[in-house]
Amino acid sequence: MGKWRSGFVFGNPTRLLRSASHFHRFSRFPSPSNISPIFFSKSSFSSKKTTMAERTPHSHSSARRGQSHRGNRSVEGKKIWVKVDHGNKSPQTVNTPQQRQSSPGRKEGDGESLRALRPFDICRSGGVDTVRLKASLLELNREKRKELVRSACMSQCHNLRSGMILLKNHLSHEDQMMCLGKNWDPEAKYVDVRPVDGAKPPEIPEVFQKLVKGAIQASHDFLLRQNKHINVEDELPNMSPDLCIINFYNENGRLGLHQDRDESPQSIAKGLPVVSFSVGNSAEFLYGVERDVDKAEKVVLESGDVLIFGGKSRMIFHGVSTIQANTTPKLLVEETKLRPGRLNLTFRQY
Ligand SMILES: O=C(O)CCC(=O)C(=O)O
Ligand SMILES: [Fe+2]
Repeated sequence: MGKWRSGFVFGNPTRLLRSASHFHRFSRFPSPSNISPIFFSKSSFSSKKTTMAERTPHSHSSARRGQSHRGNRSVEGKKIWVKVDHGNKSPQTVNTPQQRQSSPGRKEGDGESLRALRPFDICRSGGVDTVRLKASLLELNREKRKELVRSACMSQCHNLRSGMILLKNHLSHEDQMMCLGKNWDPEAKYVDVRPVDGAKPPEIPEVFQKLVKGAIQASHDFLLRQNKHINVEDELPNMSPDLCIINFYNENGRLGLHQDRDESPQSIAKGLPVVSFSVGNSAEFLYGVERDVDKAEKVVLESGDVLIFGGKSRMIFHGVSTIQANTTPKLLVEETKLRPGRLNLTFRQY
């Protein structure tokens, strides 16, 4: 089986979930189970229909369980593959696993594997399953009140370990409806153009730069409140994100323990943080100094939380053990039609 895996492309500042169906998202990522890496590209910024594609799992040396870095993370269950559809292709077909096995020499990402994709959209279209999704007025009002109270309060900060800060409830409801992208290819790592179609990823929009910098600043303020003598830059260096990787987890999604080490050696050596936004369902997030699930610490990441790991925690092993069912805020579902699942955005500086 080929080694093609996903790239990610940055998007624009319009609200992600509200406008998600106007973007093309794709990948060829033998990704961790039930996770869809998502791409946005300049060429995606039309109103063409978003397509993603779904595949059944396969065994591949780079998709074994327990590998140590992204792209080599544990795999189990169903994979979701996503591709850009520029609107000029005939409807896509799905190869059965048997068909795929019958052409062993093929690389993922070539014409054949691109055809072996079928549409998937992280947001439901208007009429789909609205009975299940529709929250009562009472529930929505309750969430709106909660949101008002929440935004009036300062977000809670937790110092998980040196260089690892969790900002609970940091992103507002509005912030969680943003749009993004950026290119990463685990084979070529970070590349200027996406190999599959030559699309050049747009820059990270200002609005996201600000959110990321704001989160780092909030962490620094928090650290200083805890200890006014601390050198916050040593503890958690500042960074200017030029990459963002986006994963969509369905409710069975998970991600094996791994380290993020595809960024430049300088970026890693400086401990420039990874800033991770959670939107949608809550997730149980594991982290630890060893790749050992039994020894890992756990923290629940809810919609709106921002987790930052840099400094001494830059090479922390981390992963997602479970996605908690039915935990997306009703208001978000109502306004975005986000499917059950979790959207995770990790901003990094190459
Ligand atoms: O989903 C998460 O919270 C973590 C994602 C992650 O580790 C990654 O994309 O490298
Ligand atoms: Fe990671």
